[in-house]
Amino acid sequence: MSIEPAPAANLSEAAREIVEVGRFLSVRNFVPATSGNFSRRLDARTAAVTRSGVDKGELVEADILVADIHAPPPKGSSAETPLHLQLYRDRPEAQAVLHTHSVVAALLSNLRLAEGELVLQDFELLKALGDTRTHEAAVSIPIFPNDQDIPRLADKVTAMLQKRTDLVAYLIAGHGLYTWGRSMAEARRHVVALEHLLTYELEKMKVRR
Ligand SMILES: CSCCC(=O)C(=O)COP(=O)(O)O
Ligand SMILES: [Zn+2]
Repeated sequence: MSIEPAPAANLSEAAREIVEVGRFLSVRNFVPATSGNFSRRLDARTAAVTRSGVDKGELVEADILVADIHAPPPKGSSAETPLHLQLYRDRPEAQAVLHTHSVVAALLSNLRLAEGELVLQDFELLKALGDTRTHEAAVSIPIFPNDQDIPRLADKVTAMLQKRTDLVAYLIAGHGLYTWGRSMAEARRHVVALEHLLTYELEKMKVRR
């Protein structure tokens, strides 16, 4: 049975969810300094996104801006807004997008970039990802090289999303994690589960050395 998508939010609900998730992720050290950015779909055409350059654990409602998903990002919005808007265009079911910069996401994506993806398998926690129903499922997390040209990176991610309908997340090497969900709660669950799954992978690499 699949989870029903959460209905689109009004701006004040979306802002409240974004402020809350920022605090939740910040206290867990997933968005150090001013890193990370978040968004919440408002309707078929618009999404609420975080302002650029602010501490994402200290967001206030005024730090949440409205973007048209088919137009250039609003002034002052996250430098990575194109990566959020692209997900709302390519994944109509996506209601929230979260980008984090944890130690394990930056490090493991750097170490495994040459493989182009991480394949997660044989962990019970995989069942926290999307509609995954068994630890035996192979969940692929693509790894893209980091790029300061965000529209160029967004084009590469779009090509992958259009080819691979199974994805729940991707990594940018030495940078961080992008994941999304059919509600803010699902996107947050993906961040937490992936943090653990990436840590398992890093620990496995140490054991194998
Ligand atoms: C200080 S982290 C560098 C920028 C970045 O990768 C990030 O996630 C935060 O960018 P924003 O423009 O959303 O603040
Ligand atoms: Zn970033």
